[in-house]
Amino acid sequence: MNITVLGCGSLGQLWLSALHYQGHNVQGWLRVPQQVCHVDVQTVEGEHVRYQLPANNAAHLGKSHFLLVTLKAWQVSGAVRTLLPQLKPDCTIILLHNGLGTREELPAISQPIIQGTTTHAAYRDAHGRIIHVANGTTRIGAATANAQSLSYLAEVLHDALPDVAWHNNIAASCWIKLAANSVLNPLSVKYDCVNGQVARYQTEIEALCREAAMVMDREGYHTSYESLLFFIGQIIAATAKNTSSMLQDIRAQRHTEIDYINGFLLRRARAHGLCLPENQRLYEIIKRKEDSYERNSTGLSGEW
Ligand SMILES: NC(=O)C1=CN([C@@H]2O[C@H](COP(=O)(O)OP(=O)(O)OC[C@H]3O[C@@H](n4cnc5c(N)ncnc54)[C@H](OP(=O)(O)O)[C@@H]3O)[C@@H](O)[C@H]2O)C=CC1
Ligand SMILES: CC(C)(CO)C(=O)C(=O)O
Repeated sequence: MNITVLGCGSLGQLWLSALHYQGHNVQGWLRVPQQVCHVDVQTVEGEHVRYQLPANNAAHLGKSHFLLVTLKAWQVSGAVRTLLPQLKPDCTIILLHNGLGTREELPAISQPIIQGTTTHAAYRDAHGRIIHVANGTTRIGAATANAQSLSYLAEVLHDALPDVAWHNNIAASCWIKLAANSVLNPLSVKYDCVNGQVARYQTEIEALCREAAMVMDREGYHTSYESLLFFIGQIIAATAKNTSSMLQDIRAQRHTEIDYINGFLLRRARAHGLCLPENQRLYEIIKRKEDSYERNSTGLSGEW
């Protein structure tokens, strides 16, 4: 298949390398246009994979069957909007990021949209190499009605970078992941700790789970507070040694995804006339930290 991967960072390079290895005609799309995209990945098994793949080729983009978007949530709508006029009317857009709210920022379009989450873990090391730390599961599903017939894409992706599962109700899965991120990520920043140590702050975890369950219920994704608490306990245990992506962003003085995690939860709560005091407090803590370094810099990479 002809594929363009928009955003060639940690996740983007995992997918570029896996899809290229699988024999697809794949290119990367970089913020600063270059004809070549360097892929440099250390696999989970410790193997070192390097490719030079084409990049930012408009003809390739125009014939792409799908656009895999592996950007940070706040980079998505600006970058996708710019490329929309060059996409085939039926080019599927696959959004793979933490948080929610990006789809609502896109205009009404003919292209089918698929949304997903992943539990793969990867980061860029000091030499610029992408270290694939742990395999995981990517869950995708239709975000627009015209994407409901595209479940075969889960197989295409699974053959390249397993596991990939198609979900008929992907919105519910994305909400559960959002709830987990809304608890774990900001608490790890507040206490400047790895995920496992967040378990010490049980009272705050419980209050945040109650707030998330309340909003989910109003949104029509019913989950009990107890099951959310149990699920988040499992994630804390499974990722105990990880530094959350939000804490990594704060330490590196990068813009965080807070507006698409707790910020999104707060916006949906407001629409239902609900107050989320714990989320509000954490949101403000993270925004203050972000502001402290963004005020002193030219700002952000990308299009924010
Ligand atoms: N890494 C992981 O293990 C996991 C990540 N996720 C989620 O996946 C998403 C992607 O994460 P990750 O891969 O780590 O993020 P990265 O920051 O590593 O990758 C994003 C890439 O997109 C580039 N970029 C920014 N703006 C544009 C643009 N306008 N056009 C083209 N490229 C652009 C960035 O370049 P530059 O830096 O030059 O701006 C960067 O290389 C996030 O939502 C994250 O939370 C989810 C689970 C696991
Ligand atoms: C699940 C968790 C918290 C793993 O670190 C994550 O998704 C993140 O760091 O953004």
